Amino acid sequence: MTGCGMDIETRIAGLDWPRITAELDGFGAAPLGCLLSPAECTKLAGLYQREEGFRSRVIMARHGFGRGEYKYFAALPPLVAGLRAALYPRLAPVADGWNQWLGEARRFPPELAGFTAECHAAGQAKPTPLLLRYGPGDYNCLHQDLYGPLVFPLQVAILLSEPGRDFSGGEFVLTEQRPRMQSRAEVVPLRQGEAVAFAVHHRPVQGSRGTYRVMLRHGVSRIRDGERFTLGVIFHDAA
Ligand SMILES: O=C(O)CCC(=O)C(=O)O
Ligand SMILES: [Fe+2]
Repeated sequence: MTGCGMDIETRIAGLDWPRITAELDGFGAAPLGCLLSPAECTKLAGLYQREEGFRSRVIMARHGFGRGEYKYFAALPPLVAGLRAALYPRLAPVADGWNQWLGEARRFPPELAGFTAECHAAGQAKPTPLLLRYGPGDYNCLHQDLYGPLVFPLQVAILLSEPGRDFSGGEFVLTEQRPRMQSRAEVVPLRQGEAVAFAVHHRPVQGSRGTYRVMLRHGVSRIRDGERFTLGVIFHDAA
């Protein structure tokens, strides 16, 4: 059990990082467990209806992204900033490990502040964490959250609504496109407050003739009923 009552650092320190790391290395995605209490989820989802606090709003159907909408935070609420800062140092070693397997020299700063400074210096200065809202019939097409040349290769999504009670359908889906092979799909079941970490764009796979890249995309299947909110935590900022 991970407690949802403790401060964010303690909650994240209490997650099963050896298991999470092994699942990320093996599959490119891993459920993290519970990160937010029901009250915190309700409070975050409740921000969605407010006019202030966001830098932009995207109606997904207008861009062919699916159906539903999302808003990017302007300044991050302390809870979101705390999650982003506490998750990053746990995921940076995984990202470094992937680069090592791929023979890439790039290593990530150990703390988020260092990586954010790199993003800003490269002209990527807009915060990317977002709230998503889906109603009946809505869905999120398979996509990759890239916002410029600087990419942190892992991201986290937290489900803010309770399946079965608040909505039905609306599963978190990942697909993996392997070179010259058919694609593989994976569904990550989540309850309210639970998080999933996953690859933003690709991950290394060890083959018999060396390491190769598989492309990952994520999305959400059609919401059948009710309303579903998500908090998305992306670590690179946007151009
Ligand atoms: O609503 C979801 O579960 C997926 C959200 C998403 O695409 C993201 O967090 O990047
Ligand atoms: Fe996304």
